[in-house]
Amino acid sequence: MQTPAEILIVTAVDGEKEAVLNALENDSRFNVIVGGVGAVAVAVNTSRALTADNYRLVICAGIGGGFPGKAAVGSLVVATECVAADLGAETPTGFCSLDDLGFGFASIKTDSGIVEHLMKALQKTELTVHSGPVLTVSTITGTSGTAKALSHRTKGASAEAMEGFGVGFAALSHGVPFFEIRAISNVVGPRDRTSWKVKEALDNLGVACKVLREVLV
Ligand SMILES: O=C(O)c1cccc(C(=O)CC[C@H]2O[C@@H](n3cnc4c(=O)[nH]cnc43)[C@H](O)[C@@H]2O)c1
Repeated sequence: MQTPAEILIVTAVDGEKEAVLNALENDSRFNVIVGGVGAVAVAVNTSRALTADNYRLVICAGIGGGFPGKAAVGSLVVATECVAADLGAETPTGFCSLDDLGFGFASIKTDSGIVEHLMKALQKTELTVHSGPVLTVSTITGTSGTAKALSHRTKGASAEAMEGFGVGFAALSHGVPFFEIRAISNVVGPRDRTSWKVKEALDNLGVACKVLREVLV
């Protein structure tokens, strides 16, 4: 009988899942699922997977945008926290997060022990690696004004994607440690889809997943 997987990896789309699976080389400790694009889809699908089977760790993995001056295209970002950056209210004096409004929380800390351990191992690769807050947004940022507003809202914001907070919320509610890793495919700012380096980012995500296999023993 095959031993059940211990680590759940959630991607948004098939291309990301393929990159992760290729790097993992059928390592039976990992189960990789496509959770869908956006925090709601991944939260539902992560929660379903965690209800069906026991896992000791959940990882949100994919490509993402890097904030200018924080994470360049081709680098990796490991999240210290996942911030639901547009969950709240706009007011005449600025943005109010869910925490400010008293309706809950908009930030989930990742597992600091695992993140530190992984960062040390990733720093031994040829890739540039950063750790810092990764924002979860519902709308991909398309102007430098929004990029500035978001980085002002969250100190140290390093990357932006669309799923981390949803995966993290499901992991937290099931009491399972969690982190997010993003391979940077584009700059957060004025939209230019033709400039996205998706293949390079997926290759780098693969390098990171090979390291994951070695460190998560
Ligand atoms: O076009 C492709 O071949 C392709 C292959 C794999 C993935 C994609 C995606 O577009 C994935 C969507 C996914 O990407 C994240 N993402 C990437 N950059 C950003 C960004 O600047 N802001 C927000 N999200 C970003 C996001 O998590 C999406 O789910 C395409």
